[in-house]
Amino acid sequence: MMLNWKNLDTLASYEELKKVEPVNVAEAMSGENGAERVKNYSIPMMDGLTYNYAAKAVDDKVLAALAKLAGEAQLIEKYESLYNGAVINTGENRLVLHQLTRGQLGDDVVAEGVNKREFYVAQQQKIADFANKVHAGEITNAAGEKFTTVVQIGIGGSDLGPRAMYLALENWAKVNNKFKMEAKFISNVDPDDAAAVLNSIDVAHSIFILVSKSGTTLETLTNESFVKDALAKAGLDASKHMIAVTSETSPLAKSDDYLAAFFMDDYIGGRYSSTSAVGGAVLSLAFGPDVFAEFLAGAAEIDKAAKNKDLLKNPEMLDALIGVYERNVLGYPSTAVLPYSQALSRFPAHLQQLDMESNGKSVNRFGEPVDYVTGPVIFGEPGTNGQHSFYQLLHQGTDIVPLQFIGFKNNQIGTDVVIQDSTSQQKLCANVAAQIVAFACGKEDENRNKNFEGGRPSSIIIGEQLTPKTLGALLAHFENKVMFQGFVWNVNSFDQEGVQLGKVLAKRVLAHETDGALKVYSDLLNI
Ligand SMILES: O=P(O)(O)OC[C@H]1O[C@H](O)[C@H](O)[C@@H](O)[C@@H]1O
Repeated sequence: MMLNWKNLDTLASYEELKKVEPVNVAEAMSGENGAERVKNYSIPMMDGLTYNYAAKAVDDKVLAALAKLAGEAQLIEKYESLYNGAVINTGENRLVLHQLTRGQLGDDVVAEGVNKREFYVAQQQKIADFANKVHAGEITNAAGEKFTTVVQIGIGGSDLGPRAMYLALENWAKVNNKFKMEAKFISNVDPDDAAAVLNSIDVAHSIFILVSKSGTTLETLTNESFVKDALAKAGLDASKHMIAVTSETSPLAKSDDYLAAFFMDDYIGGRYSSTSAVGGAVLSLAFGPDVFAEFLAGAAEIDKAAKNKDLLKNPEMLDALIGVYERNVLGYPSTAVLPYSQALSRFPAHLQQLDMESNGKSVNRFGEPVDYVTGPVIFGEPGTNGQHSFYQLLHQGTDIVPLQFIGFKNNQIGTDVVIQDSTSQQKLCANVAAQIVAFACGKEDENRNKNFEGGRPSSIIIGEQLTPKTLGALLAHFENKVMFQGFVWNVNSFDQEGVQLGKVLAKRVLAHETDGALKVYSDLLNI
């Protein structure tokens, strides 16, 4: 099928969407109407996860218009083209294959004579074999002692996703007897980041994973040297304590400085790489290859569900289109992801890179400026902590910020306490339910300072428990949402030219080749 890579403002269905009567969320969510909406506007995802969009500013007319937009924008056909190996990343002239690391959705994809699914599975197997040998004490330090700690050295997509996934499963692993090694992460070039981690571990029993797709990222290479110095000072041979994860075309790929090297390729973007070796090495060492496999299985199920052409049976596509409606028709400039789960403490940080580095673009996939807004600002914190931080603005600010909640019926560790007739988990869940209704319905008060307008839209993904499988599902849900939104905005969601200028100027500062303001700033900062 011929794909129409057209700008959003050229689509007839977009013009129609703009004419649909907006929904009054406060009214829609009040009384029995509200109760019925919450029961009906819900889509099962997998393993007990459901996507509930009752508190979003949609009704049958809006949903019908969004479905027409999905069709005219050929979202499913474009997704199919992507997973069948088309050059979707126009900025770098590359395929986009992160879904292929967790399952095959369509045809075999062969690039440079290599079946890519087989390549990714082979890397997963190599990592599993390596991790099993480390856990069994067959791979040890030079003194023949087992490694107890794994430290990932990486930044951006080589840190944010893997770190968020590790933190999301650390306690689950501990109570399910899957906790093999503690993982730590060094990412910032700030020397205190590496120093603090090195001071907190026993380097003699630590294995370091150098993760850099390009193999050229200054922060990561600097931190590698930082760690090598520490190993040398401890009288240790760094090559016996380091492994590498990189693309086969990177300078690191050929180096023999490492115990082992595992590969990703240029078709996996950093922010989409948690299910590649970038996340696979640290998660398999920390929790075992079987846990990483479960994580992949959850993501694979969502990838499959995202193929559904029926908008109301495709939570990823629906979430994407509601986000476009909120951004381009209702005019909301940002959105917040609020996981009511302390284990997901760094998930919003990962989504900031995933979403804003993908769709924070002002030209379309052909390099032509677009005349409409694209990717929103993303932020978020776990609940209930966020309630004590920025919810004032969310409830009574001058901007409406659409919200995406995540909540689980059960915690991971299983320890709880009953205070004032409820458990902490019940209090956590009571707060997220209350917040959804408070945002949607508000509260009238003659004292304007105590008045809540309501009309603040939100969705919630509800699950039984955060497990490797439901975590994989959540990751894929947001990855596919971002992909579909990029298709609607007709931008290339898979390159990141916007991060290059800062790096170039930083290099000039370090080479003392500056003038004007940059020179004065350099002097002020004693560089
Ligand atoms: O994995 P690396 O090649 O070291 O890149 C690490 C990060 O830096 C780049 O600047 C990009 O912003 C990210 O998309 C990438 O994940």
